[in-house]
Amino acid sequence: METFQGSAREHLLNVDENCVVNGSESKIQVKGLSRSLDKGVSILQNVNLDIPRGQIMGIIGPSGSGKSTMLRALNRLWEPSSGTVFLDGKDITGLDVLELRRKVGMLFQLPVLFEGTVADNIRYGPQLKGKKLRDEEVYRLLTFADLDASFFNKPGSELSVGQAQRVALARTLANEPEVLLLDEPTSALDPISTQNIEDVLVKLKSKGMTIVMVSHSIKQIQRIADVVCLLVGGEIVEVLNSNHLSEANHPMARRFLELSS
Ligand SMILES: Nc1ncnc2c1ncn2[C@@H]1O[C@H](COP(=O)(O)OP(=O)(O)OP(=O)(O)O)[C@@H](O)[C@H]1O
Repeated sequence: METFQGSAREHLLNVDENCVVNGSESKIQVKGLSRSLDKGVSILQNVNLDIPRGQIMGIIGPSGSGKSTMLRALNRLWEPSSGTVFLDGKDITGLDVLELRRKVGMLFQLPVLFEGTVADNIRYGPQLKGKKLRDEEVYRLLTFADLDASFFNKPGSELSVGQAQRVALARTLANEPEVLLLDEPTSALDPISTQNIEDVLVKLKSKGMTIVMVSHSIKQIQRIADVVCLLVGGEIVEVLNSNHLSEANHPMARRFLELSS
């Protein structure tokens, strides 16, 4: 397959040779990342990507194009066949994996809460490090995730999917991550819950967090992402500013965007 990495870089506004994207340095750099399955089937091919610090990057592309696979490489939920991921310039394989996953938190499509109350869930991560969050800190995280105080003692099993997703977000934030990876975090949610999550993400960005979000919703990407990466067949074919999506060059990317909008 022809690689469009060159044109992808040209499409990024204000990228220089030091990987400064939109005036922002890279928080994460992906270099030459590939993944093949045992049978030799290639899922990701030589992916190179700069994820700008303090911005929201949307990852879009057809089903099976490798979006989740790429996202999971960023906090070592799998190890690549070749290539390296750098966090703040450091090879992530040199970091303690649990520490990495604190720094680079992840939220999945369907939230899975642990047994116990909402507060138990939020306290879980810090507790593993021997820190007990005070009630005020739990309330602060609840408020941040747009949940009122009445959720504090609710059993996790009694929540709607939208509420559980916000608890999962608060639980991830309790680890004070620097990067948030989101794999279709709102695809199971109604429009109001979706908007609640989007509002929280925008708030997090304003506090300097770097966010990478896989989404099938082009409209969502246009609403909240700064930069968009398009994956097709395990390759990055375009990286664009989100308000320049209509300028995508790659024919598959154009078709995908036409059908999705
Ligand atoms: N553990 C695995 N074993 C076999 N094949 C896998 C495995 N993980 C992923 N794949 C394959 O790799 C390809 C990319 O999968 P991935 O989940 O990353 O795609 P995606 O773009 O996130 O798809 P979707 O939008 O449907 O979630 C798919 O063809 C998938 O079937």
